[in-house]
Amino acid sequence: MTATPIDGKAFAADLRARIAREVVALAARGITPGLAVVLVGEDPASQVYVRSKGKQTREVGMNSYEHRLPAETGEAELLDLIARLNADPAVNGILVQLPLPAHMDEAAVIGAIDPDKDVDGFHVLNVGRLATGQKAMVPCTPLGCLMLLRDRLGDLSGRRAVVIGRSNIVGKPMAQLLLRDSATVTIAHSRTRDLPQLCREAEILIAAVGRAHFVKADWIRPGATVIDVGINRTEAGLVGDVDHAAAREVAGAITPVPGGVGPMTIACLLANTLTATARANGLPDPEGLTP
Ligand SMILES: NC(=O)C1=CN([C@@H]2O[C@H](COP(=O)(O)OP(=O)(O)OC[C@H]3O[C@@H](n4cnc5c(N)ncnc54)[C@H](OP(=O)(O)O)[C@@H]3O)[C@@H](O)[C@H]2O)C=CC1
Ligand SMILES: Nc1nc(=O)c2c([nH]1)NC[C@@H]1CN(c3ccc(C(=O)N[C@@H](CCC(=O)O)C(=O)O)cc3)C=[N+]21
Repeated sequence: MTATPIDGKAFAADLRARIAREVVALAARGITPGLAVVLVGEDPASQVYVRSKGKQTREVGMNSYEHRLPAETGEAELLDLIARLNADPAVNGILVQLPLPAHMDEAAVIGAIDPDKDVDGFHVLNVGRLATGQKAMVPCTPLGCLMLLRDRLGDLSGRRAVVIGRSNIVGKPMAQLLLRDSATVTIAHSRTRDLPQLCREAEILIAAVGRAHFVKADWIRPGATVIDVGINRTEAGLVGDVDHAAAREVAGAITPVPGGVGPMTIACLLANTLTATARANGLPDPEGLTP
C-alpha cells in the first residue's frame, strides 16, 4: 500500500488564508502586524528564504521589514539593531536568520531579542516556557509538524514518537510539543545505538538530521506517519532526510520534500507574528494557531 502524501504546501496555503482574514479583522482596530527579518551575510539559501518570507508576509497583509547587513558586521551593531526593533511599536515579530557568521555569539544575539517578539521561539525564556507548559512563542518548524500530525492523527496521546535530531531549533522543541500532547517520545541522535530498530517502534517518526536519504524504508513501521524535516540540496535537486520513494511503500502517511514541512515553517512564522501582535494589544490568542 502506498502512503498518503501529507500536503504541507496546501495546508500552509490554508493557514495563510486564515491568517489573512485575522489581519483584516485587526485592521478594523487600526492594527497592522509587522515582522522584521534580519539577514547577516550573503548565504544564497538564506537569501532565498528571506525573500520568500518577505513576500508571504506582505501577501497576508502584514508589514515586512527586511534588514540586510554585510557578513563583516560587528556583533555590537547587530545588537544595536535588535534594540531598535525591540523598541519599535510597529514591529511585532523579530527573526534573525541563522546561522550567523562565525564571529558572532548566537546565544547572545537571540538573548537580546524581546521574548514577546521572538517569533522563532529560540529565546531561553520561550524555551523554558514551552518546557514548563506556559504560554510561549513556539518554534515554527516543530509547530508546523505538530499541526500536520494532529490533522492526520487527531489525538496524539499515548502514541509512540521517535524524533531523530536534538537541535535547539527542530529536534528538542519537536519533542517538547509531542510530550505536551502526551505522546511517548524518544529523542535519537548521532550516539543512539541501533537507530533502525528504535525507529521501527515509532508510530510517529520525525527526521531532522540534515542527511539526504538517511532514513531507510526498512526502518519504518508499516503504517507509520513520517514527517521529513530535512532540506538537502543534491545534484538530483532538493531532497529530505528520508528515502522517500521507498519509504512511501511502507509508511501510512509521509510528507514530501519540497512541499511538506518547509512551507509550514513560513506559515507558522506568520502565525506566530499574528499571535505576538494579538498579545501585544491585549487581545486573546487567535484560534488554532498556538499549541
Ligand atoms: N523544513 C524546514 O522548515 C527546516 C528544515 N531544516 C532542515 O532540517 C535538518 C535538521 O536541521 P537542524 O536540526 O538545524 O540540524 P543540526 O545539524 O543542528 O542537527 C542535526 C541532528 O541530527 C543528528 N544526527 C546527525 N547524524 C546522525 C546520525 N548518523 N544518526 C542519528 N542522528 C544524527 C545530530 O546528532 P548530534 O546532536 O549527536 O550531533 C543532530 O542532533 C536539516 O536538513 C535542515 O536543513 C531545518 C530547519 C527548518
Ligand atoms: N532564525 C531562523 N529561523 C528559521 O526558521 C530558519 C533559519 N533561521 N535558518 C534556516 C532554516 C531553514 N528554514 C526553512 C524555511 C522554509 C523552507 C521552505 O520553504 N522550503 C521549501 C522549498 C524551498 C526551496 O526550494 O529551497 C519546501 O520545502 O517546499 C525551508 C527551510 C527556516 N530556517
